[in-house]
Amino acid sequence: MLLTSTVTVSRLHFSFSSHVSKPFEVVENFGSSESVPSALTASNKSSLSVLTYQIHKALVRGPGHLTFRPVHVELFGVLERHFSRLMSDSSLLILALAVLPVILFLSSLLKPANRKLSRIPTIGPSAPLLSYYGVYKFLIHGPDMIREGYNKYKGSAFKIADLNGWHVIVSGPSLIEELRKAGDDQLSSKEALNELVQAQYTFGPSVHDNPYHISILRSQLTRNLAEIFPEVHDEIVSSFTDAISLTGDEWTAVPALATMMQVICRTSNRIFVGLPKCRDPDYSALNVQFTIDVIKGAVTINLFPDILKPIAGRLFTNVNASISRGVRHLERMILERYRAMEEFGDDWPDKPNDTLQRLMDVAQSEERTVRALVLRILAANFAAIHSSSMSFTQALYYLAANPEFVGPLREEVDAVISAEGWSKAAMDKMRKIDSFLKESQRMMGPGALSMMRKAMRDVAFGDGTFIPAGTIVSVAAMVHHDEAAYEAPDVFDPWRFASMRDEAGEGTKYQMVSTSVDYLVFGYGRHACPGRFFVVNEMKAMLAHVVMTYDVKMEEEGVLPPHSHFKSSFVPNRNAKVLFRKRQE
Ligand code: HEM
Repeated sequence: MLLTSTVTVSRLHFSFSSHVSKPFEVVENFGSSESVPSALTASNKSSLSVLTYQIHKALVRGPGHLTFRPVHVELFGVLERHFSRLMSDSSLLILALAVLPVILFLSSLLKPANRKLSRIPTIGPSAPLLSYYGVYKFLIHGPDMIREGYNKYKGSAFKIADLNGWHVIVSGPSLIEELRKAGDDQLSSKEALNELVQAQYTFGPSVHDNPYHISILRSQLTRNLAEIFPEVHDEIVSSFTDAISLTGDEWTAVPALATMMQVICRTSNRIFVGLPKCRDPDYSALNVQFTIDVIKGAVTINLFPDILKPIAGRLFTNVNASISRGVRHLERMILERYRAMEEFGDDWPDKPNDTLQRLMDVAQSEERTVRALVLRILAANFAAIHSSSMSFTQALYYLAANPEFVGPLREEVDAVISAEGWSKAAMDKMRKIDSFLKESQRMMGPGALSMMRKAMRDVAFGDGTFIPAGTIVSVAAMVHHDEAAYEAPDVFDPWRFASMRDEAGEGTKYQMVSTSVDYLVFGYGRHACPGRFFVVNEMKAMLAHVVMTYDVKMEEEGVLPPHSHFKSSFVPNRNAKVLFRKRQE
């Protein structure tokens, strides 16, 4: 019998056609009810069963070793949604789903690296065929599996079957330190990210081979924060005002994630390309969409074996179309700036102080073309927008579900702003605001893994853990929920880090931008997120603005909207609305 099922689970939406006779009965054999995320409602649980069965059909029974790779972890939500669309939209993908898994499965059996990993314990089934069930489990129960591995093998390594091979996960200070110290020729962050986003096909070889925009972002968004703060603040205020229209003292329901995405996109682009372009709705839409397109392209390309990836890259990416759309927005500005550079040299009155200008100042040869510069701006947006929007939305949910936290935050912001005005220095003094955001990321940060690396050659850790070349290695971020590191780790305590700062008697160790073996939201070590100084400053200004300007509460008062997860990543609720009204007290 041909069944066509359309399944909605929380924010997942999958649609497949399958030749199955009893889809709903079979699935119940696959997982215990405890493994269904507790955040899902009873009605969603039955949908989840359908979904798991369908994914099982598509990915496991295939039998498949589909390659759709992790992760700039915070992007899984985008990935999750678009994977589903791809699956339903494209007949070529259906063909790929039918044929490629077999090829990939056979080729994976021959991979010597997989045999060399046999000494590392496995979470989930490890026998050759059953490991495909492990992949399916990881898709649906990723954080649970990582928690299980962390609890059993804390301080050492375990592995999990991932879509294109074994993923080794380490934990504990000494392995994390070893991973942090390893050179890029041993464990490469760039190659792990390139594999995740298939950068040579989605962004093109220039970004893959020469990510010079990362050092520009690192320096601009670290050293200039005080200088750019007035613009950041101005854009936050005006984008909140535009996005949330209030009538009198009435409550207004606002879709939180979409609205925060608008605010973050405008604010980030105020720094990337300046006014008035950052306020152009089509330009904003392009930047939000571009990330989705890259992930969509990467997902699709990863479905193909290496040998077919160049063809898939040509068929399934529309990055060129995005660049052309970006050119329509930025070409005139870039050409005018080149004219000014020619006329005045390195400096002139009113020389823009934005990322685009910094790129133009250092770009060499073919990187100087309009298209190449547009691509770098799109790449900056790719790194910045979705991760920041998801993080801030989660913090907003914690605030709106617990309005009793607003008072102490207001008190702090009031005191600091009266003394300092709105400035970077003022943000530095807001310990409660910092602590609130940091705690919300500790509880529900981008995901259960961090510091993803690809082994460029065989690597052995000090405890004997052997990682063959080509393997992906990450750190379990489960330490965020470990009582050895945090008292009452499953309680949201907004002032946790502020108190730790007060007790430690010094200012920096427990602030949000600081990374450590116990706080991995931004990674740790020399590849730790270079945008974190900017984004923390931006989110602090946003939270301070919210508490000073509005009252907030959840539509369903006091209830934190359930998040979803996919593989190892956490995604804040995409549909929940937060109620805003003009501040009453
Ligand atoms: C709350 C928001 C953000 C979170 C949670 C986040 C998290 C991360 C994480 C976990 C990494 C990998 C670190 C590692 O492998 O050790 C990373 C890398 C990176 N992030 Fe972010 N990020 C955020 C915002 C931003 C922003 C706003 C920008 C730029 C404007 C940015 C630019 C980058 C870049 C360029 C890298 C790659 C660094 C490298 O490979 O050396 N991120 N981020």
